[in-house]
Amino acid sequence: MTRNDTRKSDDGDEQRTDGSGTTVSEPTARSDATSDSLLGDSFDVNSGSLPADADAVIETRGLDVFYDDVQALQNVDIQIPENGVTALIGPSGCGKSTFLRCINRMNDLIDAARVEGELRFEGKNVYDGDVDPVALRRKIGMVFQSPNPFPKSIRDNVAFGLQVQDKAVDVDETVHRALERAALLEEVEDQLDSSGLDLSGGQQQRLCIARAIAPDPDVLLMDEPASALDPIATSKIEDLIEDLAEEYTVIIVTHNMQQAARISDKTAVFLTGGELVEFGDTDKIFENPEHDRVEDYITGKFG
Ligand SMILES: Nc1ncnc2c1ncn2[C@@H]1O[C@H](COP(=O)(O)OP(=O)(O)OP(=O)(O)O)[C@@H](O)[C@H]1O
Repeated sequence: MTRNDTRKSDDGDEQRTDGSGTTVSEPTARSDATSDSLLGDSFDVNSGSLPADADAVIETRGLDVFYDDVQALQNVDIQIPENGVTALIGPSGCGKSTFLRCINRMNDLIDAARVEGELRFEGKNVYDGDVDPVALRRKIGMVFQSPNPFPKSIRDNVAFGLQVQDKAVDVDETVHRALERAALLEEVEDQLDSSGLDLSGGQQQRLCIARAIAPDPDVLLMDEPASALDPIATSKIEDLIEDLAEEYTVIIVTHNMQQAARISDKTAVFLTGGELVEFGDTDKIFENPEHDRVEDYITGKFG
Protein backbone atom coordinates (compact mmCIF):
# COMPACT_ATOMS: atom_id res chain seq x y z
CA MET A 1 0.00 0.00 0.00
CA THR A 2 1.11 3.54 -0.59
CA ARG A 3 0.90 6.07 2.20
CA ASN A 4 -2.49 7.26 1.05
CA ASP A 5 -4.02 3.82 0.67
CA THR A 6 -6.78 2.81 3.00
CA ARG A 7 -8.85 -0.33 3.28
CA LYS A 8 -11.35 -1.68 5.75
CA SER A 9 -10.30 -4.40 8.13
CA ASP A 10 -12.69 -7.17 9.09
CA ASP A 11 -13.97 -5.21 12.03
CA GLY A 12 -14.53 -2.07 10.01
CA ASP A 13 -11.53 -0.02 11.09
CA GLU A 14 -9.74 1.86 8.34
CA GLN A 15 -6.27 0.43 7.82
CA ARG A 16 -3.34 2.24 6.30
CA THR A 17 0.42 2.16 6.46
CA ASP A 18 2.56 4.40 8.58
CA GLY A 19 5.91 5.70 7.43
CA SER A 20 7.68 2.45 8.24
CA GLY A 21 5.23 0.34 6.30
CA THR A 22 3.54 -0.89 9.44
CA THR A 23 -0.18 -1.33 9.00
CA VAL A 24 -2.13 0.77 11.45
CA SER A 25 -5.83 1.18 12.00
CA GLU A 26 -7.83 4.30 12.59
CA PRO A 27 -11.01 3.91 14.60
CA THR A 28 -14.10 4.58 12.55
CA ALA A 29 -17.26 6.27 13.71
CA ARG A 30 -18.74 2.91 14.63
CA SER A 31 -16.20 2.47 17.45
CA ASP A 32 -17.56 1.00 20.64
CA ALA A 33 -16.05 3.82 22.70
CA THR A 34 -19.05 5.55 24.19
CA SER A 35 -17.67 7.74 26.90
CA ASP A 36 -15.33 10.65 27.09
CA SER A 37 -13.52 9.10 30.04
CA LEU A 38 -9.81 8.77 29.50
CA LEU A 39 -9.61 5.11 28.81
CA GLY A 40 -13.17 3.84 28.50
CA ASP A 41 -16.08 3.46 30.88
CA SER A 42 -14.34 1.39 33.53
CA PHE A 43 -11.10 3.34 33.65
CA ASP A 44 -10.14 5.22 36.77
CA VAL A 45 -6.92 7.22 36.56
CA ASN A 46 -6.36 6.83 40.23
CA SER A 47 -6.73 3.07 40.28
CA GLY A 48 -3.56 1.00 40.57
CA SER A 49 -0.38 2.36 42.03
CA LEU A 50 0.71 5.88 41.29
CA PRO A 51 3.97 6.57 39.48
CA ALA A 52 7.06 6.95 41.60
CA ASP A 53 7.51 10.39 40.06
CA ALA A 54 4.20 12.21 40.32
CA ASP A 55 5.31 14.65 37.58
CA ALA A 56 5.77 11.84 35.07
CA VAL A 57 2.98 11.57 32.56
CA ILE A 58 4.48 8.45 30.96
CA GLU A 59 6.45 5.99 33.05
CA THR A 60 7.81 2.57 32.17
CA ARG A 61 9.23 -0.12 34.41
CA GLY A 62 11.05 -3.13 33.04
CA LEU A 63 9.51 -2.66 29.59
CA ASP A 64 10.47 -5.44 27.17
CA VAL A 65 9.15 -5.75 23.63
CA PHE A 66 9.59 -8.73 21.34
CA TYR A 67 8.66 -9.36 17.73
CA ASP A 68 8.30 -13.13 17.85
CA ASP A 69 11.75 -14.16 19.16
CA VAL A 70 13.53 -10.87 18.40
CA GLN A 71 13.84 -8.54 21.39
CA ALA A 72 13.39 -4.92 20.29
CA LEU A 73 13.39 -3.21 23.72
CA GLN A 74 15.19 -4.37 26.83
CA ASN A 75 14.16 -3.55 30.36
CA VAL A 76 13.37 0.12 29.67
CA ASP A 77 12.78 2.32 32.71
CA ILE A 78 11.91 5.93 31.94
CA GLN A 79 9.86 8.76 33.41
CA ILE A 80 8.74 11.33 30.88
CA PRO A 81 7.61 14.61 32.42
CA GLU A 82 4.50 16.52 31.49
CA ASN A 83 4.68 19.08 28.65
CA GLY A 84 7.88 19.96 26.82
CA VAL A 85 9.52 17.91 24.10
CA THR A 86 11.22 14.59 24.74
CA ALA A 87 13.36 13.35 21.83
CA LEU A 88 14.12 9.67 21.27
CA ILE A 89 17.39 9.21 19.40
CA GLY A 90 19.67 6.31 18.52
CA PRO A 91 20.91 4.25 15.59
CA SER A 92 18.61 2.52 13.15
CA GLY A 93 16.86 -0.51 14.61
CA CYS A 94 17.49 0.38 18.28
CA GLY A 95 13.76 0.40 19.06
CA LYS A 96 12.76 4.09 19.00
CA SER A 97 9.61 3.58 16.92
CA THR A 98 8.77 0.44 18.87
CA PHE A 99 8.90 2.42 22.09
CA LEU A 100 6.73 5.19 20.65
CA ARG A 101 4.14 2.69 19.42
CA CYS A 102 3.98 1.05 22.85
CA ILE A 103 2.80 4.27 24.44
CA ASN A 104 -0.58 4.32 22.68
CA ARG A 105 -0.68 0.58 22.03
CA MET A 106 -0.17 0.83 18.29
CA ASN A 107 1.95 -2.33 18.66
CA ASP A 108 -1.31 -4.17 19.39
CA LEU A 109 -1.87 -4.02 15.65
CA ILE A 110 1.32 -5.98 14.89
CA ASP A 111 0.64 -9.69 15.36
CA ALA A 112 4.25 -10.57 16.14
CA ALA A 113 4.63 -7.90 18.86
CA ARG A 114 4.60 -8.86 22.54
CA VAL A 115 4.95 -6.33 25.37
CA GLU A 116 6.06 -7.21 28.91
CA GLY A 117 6.58 -4.98 31.94
CA GLU A 118 4.68 -1.82 32.78
CA LEU A 119 3.90 1.30 30.83
CA ARG A 120 1.85 3.83 32.76
CA PHE A 121 0.01 6.85 31.48
CA GLU A 122 -0.98 9.17 34.30
CA GLY A 123 -0.40 6.32 36.73
CA LYS A 124 -2.44 3.65 34.94
CA ASN A 125 -0.82 0.68 33.19
CA VAL A 126 -2.07 1.05 29.62
CA TYR A 127 -1.76 -2.72 29.14
CA ASP A 128 -4.31 -3.47 31.88
CA GLY A 129 -7.30 -5.41 30.64
CA ASP A 130 -9.79 -2.61 31.33
CA VAL A 131 -8.05 -0.06 29.11
CA ASP A 132 -9.83 0.80 25.87
CA PRO A 133 -7.10 1.33 23.22
CA VAL A 134 -9.38 3.57 21.12
CA ALA A 135 -9.97 5.91 24.05
CA LEU A 136 -6.26 5.73 24.91
CA ARG A 137 -5.35 6.88 21.38
CA ARG A 138 -7.61 9.90 21.73
CA LYS A 139 -5.60 10.96 24.78
CA ILE A 140 -2.30 10.00 23.16
CA GLY A 141 -2.38 11.13 19.53
CA MET A 142 0.15 10.14 16.89
CA VAL A 143 1.72 11.70 13.82
CA PHE A 144 3.69 9.51 11.41
CA GLN A 145 6.79 9.99 9.29
CA SER A 146 4.95 10.46 5.99
CA PRO A 147 1.93 12.74 6.06
CA ASN A 148 -1.09 10.45 5.77
CA PRO A 149 -4.28 12.47 5.38
CA PHE A 150 -7.39 10.49 4.55
CA PRO A 151 -8.84 10.90 1.04
CA LYS A 152 -11.44 13.26 2.50
CA SER A 153 -11.93 16.99 2.77
CA ILE A 154 -9.71 19.08 5.02
CA ARG A 155 -12.66 19.57 7.38
CA ASP A 156 -13.45 15.84 7.53
CA ASN A 157 -9.81 14.96 8.12
CA VAL A 158 -9.66 17.14 11.21
CA ALA A 159 -13.13 16.10 12.39
CA PHE A 160 -12.32 12.41 11.97
CA GLY A 161 -11.26 11.70 15.54
CA LEU A 162 -14.22 13.61 16.91
CA GLN A 163 -16.71 11.17 15.40
CA VAL A 164 -15.86 8.50 17.95
CA GLN A 165 -16.47 10.83 20.85
CA ASP A 166 -19.74 10.73 22.66
CA LYS A 167 -19.58 14.20 24.12
CA ALA A 168 -21.26 16.96 22.22
CA VAL A 169 -18.69 19.14 20.53
CA ASP A 170 -19.15 21.96 18.11
CA VAL A 171 -17.42 20.29 15.18
CA ASP A 172 -16.85 23.41 13.10
CA GLU A 173 -15.44 25.33 16.02
CA THR A 174 -13.19 22.43 17.03
CA VAL A 175 -11.95 22.00 13.45
CA HIS A 176 -11.14 25.71 13.21
CA ARG A 177 -9.36 25.69 16.55
CA ALA A 178 -7.30 22.60 15.70
CA LEU A 179 -6.28 24.05 12.33
CA GLU A 180 -5.32 27.30 14.01
CA ARG A 181 -3.35 25.43 16.66
CA ALA A 182 -1.56 23.52 13.90
CA ALA A 183 -0.64 26.81 12.17
CA LEU A 184 -2.63 25.86 9.07
CA LEU A 185 -5.89 27.77 9.33
CA GLU A 186 -4.77 30.89 7.45
CA GLU A 187 -3.61 28.80 4.50
CA VAL A 188 -6.75 26.65 4.15
CA GLU A 189 -9.59 28.70 5.60
CA ASP A 190 -11.24 29.15 2.19
CA GLN A 191 -10.88 25.56 1.06
CA LEU A 192 -12.08 23.41 3.95
CA ASP A 193 -14.13 21.27 1.55
CA SER A 194 -11.15 20.53 -0.73
CA SER A 195 -9.33 17.24 -0.42
CA GLY A 196 -6.58 17.02 2.18
CA LEU A 197 -4.53 15.20 -0.46
CA ASP A 198 -4.31 18.40 -2.56
CA LEU A 199 -2.17 20.15 0.05
CA SER A 200 1.64 20.33 -0.06
CA GLY A 201 3.62 17.81 1.97
CA GLY A 202 4.27 20.28 4.78
CA GLN A 203 0.62 21.36 4.85
CA GLN A 204 -0.48 17.71 4.87
CA GLN A 205 1.71 17.07 7.89
CA ARG A 206 0.22 20.08 9.70
CA LEU A 207 -3.21 18.75 8.75
CA CYS A 208 -2.28 15.43 10.37
CA ILE A 209 -1.17 17.33 13.47
CA ALA A 210 -4.52 19.18 13.49
CA ARG A 211 -6.29 15.81 13.23
CA ALA A 212 -4.25 14.49 16.16
CA ILE A 213 -4.95 17.47 18.40
CA ALA A 214 -8.66 17.91 17.58
CA PRO A 215 -9.81 15.32 20.17
CA ASP A 216 -7.85 17.27 22.80
CA PRO A 217 -5.13 14.74 23.70
CA ASP A 218 -2.63 15.07 26.53
CA VAL A 219 0.29 13.53 24.67
CA LEU A 220 1.43 13.80 21.04
CA LEU A 221 3.68 11.08 19.65
CA MET A 222 5.62 12.00 16.53
CA ASP A 223 7.65 9.51 14.52
CA GLU A 224 10.15 11.51 12.45
CA PRO A 225 7.44 14.00 11.52
CA ALA A 226 9.67 16.16 9.33
CA SER A 227 11.90 13.61 7.65
CA ALA A 228 9.87 13.62 4.41
CA LEU A 229 9.76 17.44 4.21
CA ASP A 230 11.95 20.14 2.66
CA PRO A 231 13.95 22.49 4.93
CA ILE A 232 11.32 25.27 4.97
CA ALA A 233 8.46 22.88 5.79
CA THR A 234 10.72 21.22 8.38
CA SER A 235 11.42 24.51 10.05
CA LYS A 236 7.67 25.27 10.27
CA ILE A 237 7.02 21.87 11.84
CA GLU A 238 9.85 22.42 14.35
CA ASP A 239 8.43 25.82 15.34
CA LEU A 240 5.00 24.25 15.68
CA ILE A 241 6.31 21.42 17.87
CA GLU A 242 7.96 23.89 20.23
CA ASP A 243 4.73 25.84 20.40
CA LEU A 244 2.57 22.75 20.99
CA ALA A 245 4.88 21.61 23.77
CA GLU A 246 3.60 24.43 25.96
CA GLU A 247 0.26 22.64 26.05
CA TYR A 248 1.01 18.99 25.26
CA THR A 249 3.60 16.41 26.20
CA VAL A 250 5.39 15.85 22.89
CA ILE A 251 7.50 12.73 22.35
CA ILE A 252 9.38 12.71 19.06
CA VAL A 253 11.55 10.15 17.31
CA THR A 254 14.19 11.80 15.16
CA HIS A 255 17.26 10.70 13.28
CA ASN A 256 18.36 14.28 13.09
CA MET A 257 20.53 15.07 16.11
CA GLN A 258 20.58 18.80 15.36
CA GLN A 259 16.82 18.71 15.39
CA ALA A 260 16.77 16.89 18.74
CA ALA A 261 19.22 19.43 20.16
CA ARG A 262 17.22 22.37 18.77
CA ILE A 263 13.73 21.48 19.89
CA SER A 264 13.81 19.02 22.77
CA ASP A 265 14.00 19.58 26.51
CA LYS A 266 14.80 15.96 27.35
CA THR A 267 16.57 13.35 25.27
CA ALA A 268 16.49 9.57 25.55
CA VAL A 269 19.33 7.71 23.86
CA PHE A 270 18.59 4.14 22.80
CA LEU A 271 21.42 1.99 21.52
CA THR A 272 21.63 -1.25 19.60
CA GLY A 273 19.70 -4.05 21.21
CA GLY A 274 16.89 -1.83 22.43
CA GLU A 275 18.66 -0.58 25.54
CA LEU A 276 17.86 2.86 26.93
CA VAL A 277 21.36 3.98 27.81
CA GLU A 278 20.82 7.55 28.94
CA PHE A 279 17.92 9.90 29.56
CA GLY A 280 18.17 13.46 30.77
CA ASP A 281 18.22 17.14 29.92
CA THR A 282 19.04 17.61 26.25
CA ASP A 283 21.84 20.11 26.94
CA LYS A 284 23.56 17.66 29.27
CA ILE A 285 23.16 14.70 26.90
CA PHE A 286 24.68 16.66 24.02
CA GLU A 287 27.37 18.53 25.95
CA ASN A 288 28.40 16.17 28.69
CA PRO A 289 26.83 12.71 28.52
CA GLU A 290 27.43 10.24 31.33
CA HIS A 291 28.16 7.29 29.08
CA ASP A 292 31.04 6.90 26.63
CA ARG A 293 28.77 4.98 24.27
CA VAL A 294 26.39 7.94 24.15
CA GLU A 295 29.26 10.34 23.50
CA ASP A 296 30.51 8.07 20.71
CA TYR A 297 27.06 8.01 19.14
CA ILE A 298 26.53 11.75 19.44
CA THR A 299 29.92 12.59 18.04
CA GLY A 300 29.30 10.28 15.10
CA LYS A 301 31.82 7.60 16.00
CA PHE A 302 29.14 5.01 15.22
CA GLY A 303 25.51 4.73 14.18
N1 LIG B 1 6.65 -5.11 12.56
C1 LIG B 1 7.81 -5.68 12.91
N2 LIG B 1 7.99 -7.02 12.83
C2 LIG B 1 9.15 -7.60 13.19
N3 LIG B 1 10.22 -6.93 13.64
C3 LIG B 1 10.11 -5.60 13.76
C4 LIG B 1 8.91 -4.90 13.41
N4 LIG B 1 9.10 -3.58 13.62
C5 LIG B 1 10.37 -3.46 14.09
N5 LIG B 1 10.97 -4.65 14.16
C6 LIG B 1 12.33 -4.92 14.63
O1 LIG B 1 12.48 -4.35 15.92
C7 LIG B 1 13.73 -3.70 16.06
C8 LIG B 1 13.50 -2.23 16.43
O2 LIG B 1 12.86 -1.60 15.31
P1 LIG B 1 12.36 -0.09 15.38
O3 LIG B 1 11.70 0.19 14.07
O4 LIG B 1 11.58 0.11 16.60
O5 LIG B 1 13.74 0.69 15.49
P2 LIG B 1 14.06 2.21 15.20
O6 LIG B 1 15.11 2.60 16.17
O7 LIG B 1 12.80 3.00 15.19
O8 LIG B 1 14.65 2.09 13.73
P3 LIG B 1 14.74 3.22 12.59
O9 LIG B 1 15.51 4.35 13.17
O10 LIG B 1 15.47 2.52 11.49
O11 LIG B 1 13.33 3.58 12.22
C9 LIG B 1 14.47 -3.92 14.76
O12 LIG B 1 15.29 -5.07 14.91
C10 LIG B 1 13.37 -4.19 13.77
O13 LIG B 1 13.82 -5.01 12.72
